[in-house]
Amino acid sequence: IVYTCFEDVPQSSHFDFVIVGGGTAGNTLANRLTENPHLNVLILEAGPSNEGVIDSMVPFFANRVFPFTPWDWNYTTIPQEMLNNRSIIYPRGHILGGSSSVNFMAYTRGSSEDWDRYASISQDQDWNWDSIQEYIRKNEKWTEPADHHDITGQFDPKFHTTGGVNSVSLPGFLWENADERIIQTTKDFADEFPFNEDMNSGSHLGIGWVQNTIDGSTGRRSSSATSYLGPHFISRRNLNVLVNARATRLVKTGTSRDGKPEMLGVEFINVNTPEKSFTVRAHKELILSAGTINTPHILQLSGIGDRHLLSSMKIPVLVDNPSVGRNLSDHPIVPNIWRANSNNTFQAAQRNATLASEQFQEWHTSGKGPLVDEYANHLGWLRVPASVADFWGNVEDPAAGNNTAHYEFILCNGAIPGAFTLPSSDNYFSIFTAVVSPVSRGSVVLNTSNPLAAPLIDPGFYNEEVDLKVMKFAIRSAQRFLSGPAWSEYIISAVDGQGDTTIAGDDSQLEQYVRENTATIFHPTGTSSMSPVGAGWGVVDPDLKVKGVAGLRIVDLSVLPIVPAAHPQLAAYVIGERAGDVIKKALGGN
Ligand SMILES: Cc1cc2nc3c(=O)[nH]c(=O)nc-3n(C[C@H](O)[C@H](O)[C@H](O)COP(=O)(O)OP(=O)(O)OC[C@H]3O[C@@H](n4cnc5c(N)ncnc54)[C@H](O)[C@@H]3O)c2cc1C
Repeated sequence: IVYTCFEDVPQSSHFDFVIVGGGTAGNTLANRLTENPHLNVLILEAGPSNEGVIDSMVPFFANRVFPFTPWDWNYTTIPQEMLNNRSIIYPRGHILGGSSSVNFMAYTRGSSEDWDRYASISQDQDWNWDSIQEYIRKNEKWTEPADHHDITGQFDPKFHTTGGVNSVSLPGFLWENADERIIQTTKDFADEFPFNEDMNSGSHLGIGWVQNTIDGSTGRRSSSATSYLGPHFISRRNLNVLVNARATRLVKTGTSRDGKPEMLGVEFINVNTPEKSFTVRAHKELILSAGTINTPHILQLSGIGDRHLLSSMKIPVLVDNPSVGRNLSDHPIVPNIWRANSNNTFQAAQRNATLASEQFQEWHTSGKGPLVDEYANHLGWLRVPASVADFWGNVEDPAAGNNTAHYEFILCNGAIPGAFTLPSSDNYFSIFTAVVSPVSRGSVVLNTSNPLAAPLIDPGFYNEEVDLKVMKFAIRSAQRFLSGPAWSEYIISAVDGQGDTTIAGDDSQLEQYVRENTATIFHPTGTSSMSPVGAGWGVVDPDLKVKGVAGLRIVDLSVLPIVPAAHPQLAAYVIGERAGDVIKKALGGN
């Protein structure tokens, strides 16, 4: 049942679990817990319902659902020194389904080495690549692409399953003009840009077809709201969702036998009537699933964090833990755009209202056409080769291993409509480059003790100079990719940046281009990092229980100690699935 105000929730309800945040991981966990009809769960979600939000449903409209909409938390960062002091947008889903309702839908599992590194950091082998396979299988529901094209050679079926909950498919609309050139270049430059038939096998290096969290049978986004809270599940009487409910503080409800503060209560408001606050209590556990930005923010508001910070805000300290909100890692991204010799790019419909309306009608009536996909049909996962002398200087190679990427290509048949101001006549091709094993770290800290004020968000991009170096290497690499014979009649020239900045220029012009154009690819993690039991750092134990308190777990991407070299939504689903398993085992059930 989805409620829109607390007064409608039967006040006699006894909730075993209260989950703060109906996002990617939170909804996954709620689904798994409520498989047991004796467990009653309440999700508190600050955003509205996802029902009827067209911009969230249509994959090609992903760029409209944020920023600065009712479905985004509408955050910006503090000025980034290394980005010429620019503040950049920092979107997060503010809608049922959380960021899975607003993201770009790329479905990537990353490199097995990233997961093995999590197991080694947390000293818990249940987080390694082999162990998480069962959660990947529970999550993934493979579907045929919307256009039913022959997908032989575009993925390897042995790594996929149709038995899970969350739909995944290959692109359902092909752009031959670009797709064929990309694949041809993996043959022409097989050493530097090898083809990878399935980047979700655990060995992700190379260039291949992207898989997306899109249901090929409908051409619609699959989010944690449409899947784990889909009609089949939301009808469970023990699965309760309250939207418009924003948690402002966790409430201490007692002291555990071993003397820790027991945190089973949560204070929240209805976002439409914020003057009045409510409190609800979990009888078994309270779960924080508010995401990498809001989870540490709520902890700090509740007195769990760095005591110097909390005292400066006059917040009573319950647990002094300086790790809360620190260690943020995220992927910086740069758009690199070229003029293309083609009329068959995203720009065609962007400039022709009739064509755009026909495409929407096609999506609406048949679930087919160009709107069934996000913007890339291919991704590449690449490394700075060992042959590049002295690249890392005195910094240790930050990738999780030799089979893990340093940087990524996101290859798009045009400039993403609406994202860039460009001349009205040209057509484009773009390769976004991202640093996917970054060394830099940032933070999320309270700005004021007002729970409704945004925290200070600092992704710390390029604080470690080597990340900037990787980005420049990645852009030069994209230029080499497009120097292949397949592009000779196609790519006209690079689009310059502002002022004297350009990707086609010398090193200092390129560096300025990078500083002026770096954005986030929206992948922050690590602000409530897991660490071994008893470690002197970290926020949660490997079973996701918050250190120093009782009754509270964190189940979202903030627990990953390092951002994976991947688009991380699958990691959030895995965390939700694994938490369900761990909690059920702790309860002694199945
Ligand atoms: C624009 C964008 C594009 C992205 N593209 C991709 C992509 O293509 N592929 C990919 O793999 N990943 C992508 N990501 C990243 C990925 O979607 C997220 O990392 C992942 O979904 C995070 O899951 P989570 O469960 O940690 O948090 P979320 O899914 O963000 O869930 C947190 C939930 O908690 C709610 N909440 C927060 N504070 C409160 C509060 N005080 N009270 C109540 N509720 C609260 C939020 O509204 C939200 O619903 C993208 C993210 C964004 C924002």
